[in-house]
Amino acid sequence: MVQLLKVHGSQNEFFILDQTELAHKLSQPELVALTKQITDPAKGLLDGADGLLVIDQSAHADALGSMQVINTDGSIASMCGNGLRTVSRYLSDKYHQDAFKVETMDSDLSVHRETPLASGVPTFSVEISPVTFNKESLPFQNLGGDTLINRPVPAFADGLTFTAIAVPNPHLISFVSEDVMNSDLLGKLGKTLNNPNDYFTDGVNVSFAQILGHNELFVRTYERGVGFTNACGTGMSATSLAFVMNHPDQADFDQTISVYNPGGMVKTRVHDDNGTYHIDLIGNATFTHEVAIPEADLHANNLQHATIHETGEQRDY
Ligand SMILES: N[C@H](CCC[C@H](N)C(=O)O)C(=O)O
Repeated sequence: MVQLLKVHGSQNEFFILDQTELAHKLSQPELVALTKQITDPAKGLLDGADGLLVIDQSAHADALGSMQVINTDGSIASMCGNGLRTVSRYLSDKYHQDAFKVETMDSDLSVHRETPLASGVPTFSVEISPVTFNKESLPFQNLGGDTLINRPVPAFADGLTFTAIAVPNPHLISFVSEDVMNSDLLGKLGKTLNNPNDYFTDGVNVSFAQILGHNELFVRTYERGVGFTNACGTGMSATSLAFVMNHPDQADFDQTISVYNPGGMVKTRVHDDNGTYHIDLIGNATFTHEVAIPEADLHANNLQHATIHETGEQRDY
C-alpha cells in the first residue's frame, strides 16, 4: 500500500505523492493521468483538489527533496506557493528538520517551520523566487514592451492597469475596486488568457487585488490549469510585490503584509536585494486526510480500492 496525503495551504487543496515511498516510481505519463483523475471533483477522491504535488529525491546540497507541481488539467507548473508549504511540512516531519531547502523546477528554495498561526495549525515560511518581469520569462507578447508594470491594457479591460510578474510561474495582476472584484471580469479574463490568445502563449494566473489598508490586501486568483481556487500562494506573493512597487504609500518592503483570500489568510514579506526581489510566504500547512492505495493501482490509475482516514486537523483550521 502507498500512502498519499490530501493537504491544503489556505484551502488551496492538493494531493501529495512521495515517489521515494514506491517500489517503482510512477512515470511522468502515469503521474499526469493520476493527477487528472484524482483531482477531478466527480471521478476523483474527496471531491477532488487543485493539483498533485510529487515529491522525489534531490541531489542538491541542503535540499531534503524535490517538488513537481501538476495542475488539474495535467499541465506542469514551475512553482506552487501554498503547495510548497505542505511539501515542506511533509519533509520536515519525515526528516525531523525545521529549516532546509526544497528543489523546484527553477531553483532550490529555502523553507522553515514558523510558530503556528493558531493552535493546531502547522505553519511554514517558504521562499518565492526567482522573480522576473521580462516578457520572455512569463512568456507574454503584444503588450507594448519588454515588461508590463502598472500599465493600462484596453484589450484586457477598460480603466484598469496591469502588472506581469514571474515567480517563476506567470502572474498577471490588477488592483481593482470592490465592484470590479465582485464582477465576472476576473473569470472572463482568466478564461480568455488561458485559452489560445495573442498575449500569454503559455497561459497565466490572473489575480485581482483589493487594497484593504496599509500592508493589507484581499486577493482572488483565476489559476492557469485549474480555474478559480480558494487561494494561490504564488499569486498572493506576486501581488504583494506589485503592491509594494505600485503603491509605495500603502505597502512597505521588509514589512509583514496580511493577504486575505477566499480560503483564509497568509502573510508575505517582500525583499529587495539590490533590485533582485524575493518574497517570503508564511501560512498554514494542513494535512486533512491520509489516503492508502495499492501501488499497482496507482500505476493503473485505479482509485477503487483507496481507503481514507481523516486526520482531524481541518477542525483546528
Ligand atoms: N496554477 C499555477 C500552479 C499552482 C500555483 C498555486 N496553486 C500556488 O499556490 O502558487 C500555474 O500553473 O502556474
